[in-house]
Amino acid sequence: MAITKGEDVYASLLLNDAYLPGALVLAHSLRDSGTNKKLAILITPETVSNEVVEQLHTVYDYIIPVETIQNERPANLFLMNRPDLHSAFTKINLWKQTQFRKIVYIDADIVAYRAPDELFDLPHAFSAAPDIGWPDLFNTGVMVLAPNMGDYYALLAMAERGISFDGADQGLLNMHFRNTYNRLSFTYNVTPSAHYQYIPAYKHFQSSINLVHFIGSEKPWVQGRTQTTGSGTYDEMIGRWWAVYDRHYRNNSNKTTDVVGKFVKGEQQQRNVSFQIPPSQSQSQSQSQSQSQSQSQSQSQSQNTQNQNTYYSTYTSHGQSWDAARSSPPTGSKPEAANFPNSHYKMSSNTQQFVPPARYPSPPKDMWYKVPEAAPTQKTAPIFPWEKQAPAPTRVFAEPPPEQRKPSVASTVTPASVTASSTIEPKSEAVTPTTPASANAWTSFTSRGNAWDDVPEINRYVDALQKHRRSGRKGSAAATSRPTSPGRAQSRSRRSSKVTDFPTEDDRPSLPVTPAPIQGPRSSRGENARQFPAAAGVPAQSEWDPAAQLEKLAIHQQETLQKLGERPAFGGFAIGTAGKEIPARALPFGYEDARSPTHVAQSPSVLSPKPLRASTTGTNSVRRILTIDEEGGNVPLTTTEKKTPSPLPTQPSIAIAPPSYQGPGAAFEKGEDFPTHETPALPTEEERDVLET
Ligand SMILES: O=c1ccn([C@@H]2O[C@H](COP(=O)(O)OP(=O)(O)O[C@H]3O[C@H](CO)[C@@H](O)[C@H](O)[C@H]3O)[C@@H](O)[C@H]2O)c(=O)[nH]1
Ligand SMILES: [Mn+2]
Repeated sequence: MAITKGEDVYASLLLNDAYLPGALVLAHSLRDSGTNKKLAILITPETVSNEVVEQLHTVYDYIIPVETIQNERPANLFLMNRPDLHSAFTKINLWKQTQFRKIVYIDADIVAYRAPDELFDLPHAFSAAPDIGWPDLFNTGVMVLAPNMGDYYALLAMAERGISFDGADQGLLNMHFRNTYNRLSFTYNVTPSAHYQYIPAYKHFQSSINLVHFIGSEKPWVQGRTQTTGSGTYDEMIGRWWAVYDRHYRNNSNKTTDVVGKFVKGEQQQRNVSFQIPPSQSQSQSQSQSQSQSQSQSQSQSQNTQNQNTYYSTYTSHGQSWDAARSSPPTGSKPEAANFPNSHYKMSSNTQQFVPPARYPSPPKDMWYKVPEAAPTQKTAPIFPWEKQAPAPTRVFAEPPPEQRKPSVASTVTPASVTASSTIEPKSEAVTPTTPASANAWTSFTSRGNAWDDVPEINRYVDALQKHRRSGRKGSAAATSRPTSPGRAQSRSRRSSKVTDFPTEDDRPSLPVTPAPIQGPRSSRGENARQFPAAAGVPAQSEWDPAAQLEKLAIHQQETLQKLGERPAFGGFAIGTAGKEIPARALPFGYEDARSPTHVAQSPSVLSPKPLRASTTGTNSVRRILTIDEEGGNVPLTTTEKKTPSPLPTQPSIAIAPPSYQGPGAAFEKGEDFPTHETPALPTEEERDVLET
């Protein structure tokens, strides 16, 4: 149907198939009311199926495809629990329909009691009735508007930015026409309510009701015929909607009623037609397609949807229309990421081999970093406030060791003074703490005393104290201390109170296992010095004869060995048996007369030194050592040894030559005397000190 320029139309909107019954009932209610105005409906071709479009054609004069305008910031929709209204911004396409002079827009969920043709005569650019939820606002279910691109672009700009307090068209339009809208009577947009004044008002004004609007998600075709709210007024209004529906679609078993019935609760059971998922947007056709194509497609879609699951909700797969926070996704919904953009790349069908270009562009020159020749002299500008207020550094670094630095008292600085006075000046001498490595440091230290060392009262007191202590401990007067500070005029008997004093040998406890120490000369001691009593069981030093003690030890060892020889020992190996004999062995050919330079033949049959036997070689080791050079007669036995009778018969000692280390060596010079009988003793401590220094 061709549009006459400057026409007036009743217009509605259909964003998906689910509102088809509403759109049809609205159109029929207007037609049935006898209006001669044209009926138009805006549809979004991507989300409205062809069979639905076909049904719209039966009532509407104009079916106008428009682009979907979605709210990309649908958060506010959740405030009114209507996420299904994500595409309500599409309504602003009404202002784009400048082919019409005036549009009386009516929502698809409205039933007309009468056709309000008088609204076309309103002089106002925009008129709307108050909203029952917030009467200062107008409800956008019924609007009288003059299309114009100015308002359209203004509304589109707001829509694109998501400016709407309810996330849908009502919030957006109320913000745009806030102060310029012409308020219509509530009778042009009566919305059922349970408000306390509602029933009396309804009773009073019901004869003048023009349009009834079923706001909210529970539409009459969604609730079903049998649904009653218990409210007389609401049921009356619902009844009006069903009256229109029944007038046109009930008891008419034809194709049209079959399609419409799919979207009306209860109607599909009655007709044994399932209530099904609306065809997906991919199946929908754009309006540019020819009518014949649309018809054939809608037929095939109709067949396809016959066996699909029962669908009953305002859910649309176009974007998110269900509240994921409150409910699970509707049955048969598309995957969540179905609307994600995807790219398809075609495999290259080029069969030609890759030929590299003759030359590639050469890399850019002068792309290297020049290391600065000199260190930057400028200090880095401070960035942070604390950098400006930073305290001067106090840390001190050691300078490289000087060639020659003599220790001097002046260079010795206490660490405290270093920290306090020093700077980072590397030439500062005070920063190098050196310790005078003087050889006589100890002497200088010991020469120092305490200030009270010379106070006689203190000395007397300390003496008395120490006397008392030592008399209690040792039973002797404390008079053994040697003066440790030479040149000091002080009592010689007084034990020094200096902490560096080491206890004298008198003060030190002697071990009872060693002979009592030999008393040193008493001449240097004080008069109070006295002889200590000998420890019990410890022999006096004078009674200790080392030779006799050694002889005693040797006898004891001999006896022990004798005992051991009588029984098997050392793991069953009998000592002193023939098992110890080493059998004679012939020397290799040609070496029969060879003799070891140190070999001493004992007997023709024994080539190895005869092992000592406890029973036969009774020679005690000490005695053997002492008599080792018996032939020379150089080692005289001590008187103690001579007195001590040997319990065993002394056998002639084995004639093994003693080691010749005492003899003349390579460095021996003729006529030089050398000690032959003295074992060189280790140097004494004093000698070692002399040697080492
Ligand atoms: O899934 C849908 C949803 C909406 N519509 C169309 O959009 C209109 C608005 O949706 P509706 O469910 O009628 O909204 P209401 O429950 O009426 O909610 C109020 O809030 C809406 C959003 O602001 C306004 O559009 C309404 O006019 C206002 O009455 C409908 O009438 C239809 O024409 C569809 O075609 N399919
Ligand atoms: Mn509505």
